[in-house]
Amino acid sequence: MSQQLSVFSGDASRHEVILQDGALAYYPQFFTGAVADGYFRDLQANIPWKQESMNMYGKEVLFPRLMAWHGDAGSAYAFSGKTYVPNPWTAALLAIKQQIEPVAGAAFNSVLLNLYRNGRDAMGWHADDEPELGRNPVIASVNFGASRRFMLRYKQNHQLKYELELAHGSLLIMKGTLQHYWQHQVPRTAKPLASRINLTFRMIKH
Ligand SMILES: O=C(O)CCC(=O)C(=O)O
Ligand SMILES: [Fe+2]
Repeated sequence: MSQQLSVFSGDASRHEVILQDGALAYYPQFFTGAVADGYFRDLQANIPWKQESMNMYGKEVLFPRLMAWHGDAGSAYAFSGKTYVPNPWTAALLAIKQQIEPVAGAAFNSVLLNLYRNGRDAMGWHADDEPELGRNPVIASVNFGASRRFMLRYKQNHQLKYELELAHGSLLIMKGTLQHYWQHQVPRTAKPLASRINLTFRMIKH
């Protein structure tokens, strides 16, 4: 641990983390509790959640979570060997996008949604480094529901790590060269956890 610098702004509303070869900005309470509760309920009810599968060594393997993909028509996304055509924006997704874009300093044309039904649902180590995201993408991650551990490790030295707990109503901005040099995961846990919804807003380039 050690080779990173964390800088809190005076009011602790923004936590900047400067990592070796990458950067994060964390806003623990970007949305107030009541607003976040409303978005959680809205997304849980109105998103067409599906358990997708991926082909692994010739076998179809279910992802351990539910997923959905929304965005501008034309922002199709190739991911784990499949192409996902986006569902249209919902009112809630557009409202969230409009609030985070000025803070992220970036525009987004799509969002990947993940619903972790309980502690057994998870996402393994990966980087969001698909070519259509371009070089040094800004990715804005919004969190509703149960807090989960978000772990990062340096690709070339797994001893170099960073971890934070993504809370209800929080916003995490991943930027700079982070996706090139670091991987991240949301590990499964035996703890009995309630469900959690994560949204990662992205700009798909063509
Ligand atoms: O659920 C999270 O916090 C991480 C989601 C993620 O890494 C992704 O969608 O690529
Ligand atoms: Fe990711």
